[in-house]
Amino acid sequence: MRVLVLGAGGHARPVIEALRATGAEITGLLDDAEGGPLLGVPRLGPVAALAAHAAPGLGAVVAIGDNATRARLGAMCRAQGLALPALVHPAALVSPSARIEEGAQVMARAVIGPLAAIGPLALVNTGAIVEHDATVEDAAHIAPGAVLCGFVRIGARALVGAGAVLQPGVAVGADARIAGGAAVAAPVAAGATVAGVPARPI
Ligand SMILES: CC(=O)SCCNC(=O)CCNC(=O)[C@H](O)C(C)(C)COP(=O)(O)OP(=O)(O)OC[C@H]1O[C@@H](n2cnc3c(N)ncnc32)[C@H](O)[C@@H]1OP(=O)(O)O
Repeated sequence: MRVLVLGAGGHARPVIEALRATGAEITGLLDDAEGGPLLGVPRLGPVAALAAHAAPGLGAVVAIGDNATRARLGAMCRAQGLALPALVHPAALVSPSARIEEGAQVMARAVIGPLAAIGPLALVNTGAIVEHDATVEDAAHIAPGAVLCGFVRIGARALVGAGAVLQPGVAVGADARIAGGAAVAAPVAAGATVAGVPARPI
């Protein structure tokens, strides 16, 4: 697989290493900030130069932690005809019955249980657990070490902070934010921010 990486910030580092672990060939990075190579990958220019670098057979990986930006750049890649391959670190454990959609990223030591669904451009970060039958919708982010128990549903672009724990079946609305370390036992409304144990709106 040959891919272009969009983004050269914090999340680009583990993405580059995960891509290398899968054996992918990285042709370069696009980022609006100027700078030199990152982890040996050359910087080819700003994101606006995407069209100039798109080529048949080339895929794109959007290595940006911010959910709305990852969704926007993913749409830009699709519009340029670039494939958005899912990235699954070889050290992740993914059930054969789980569904991983285009552009989704499952990082090292993450666990995806039976019949779970990881939506387009969603990010399941290092060591996070998405239990059986849980759903992570488009461009949501499950941060490192978070646990989604069975049948949990995370709305599009929502953020589940590092180490948060969501009880079985809890539903979280689109664009909601769950603070790191929160224990979520009740539904979270779209756009809400909750924190604490038990989690309450802040
Ligand atoms: C590889 C990686 O690093 S991936 C990174 C993944 N990112 C994360 O896990 C971070 C998740 N984000 C958070 O937890 C953030 O604190 C958020 C989204 C919940 C809130 O962020 P902001 O809107 O910027 O809120 P802010 O930091 O101003 O805090 C608002 C209030 O919530 C409190 N608060 C913030 N985080 C937490 C938390 N984890 N638990 C309890 N209270 C918290 C703050 O102390 C503050 O309280 P105050 O009003 O009494 O002073």
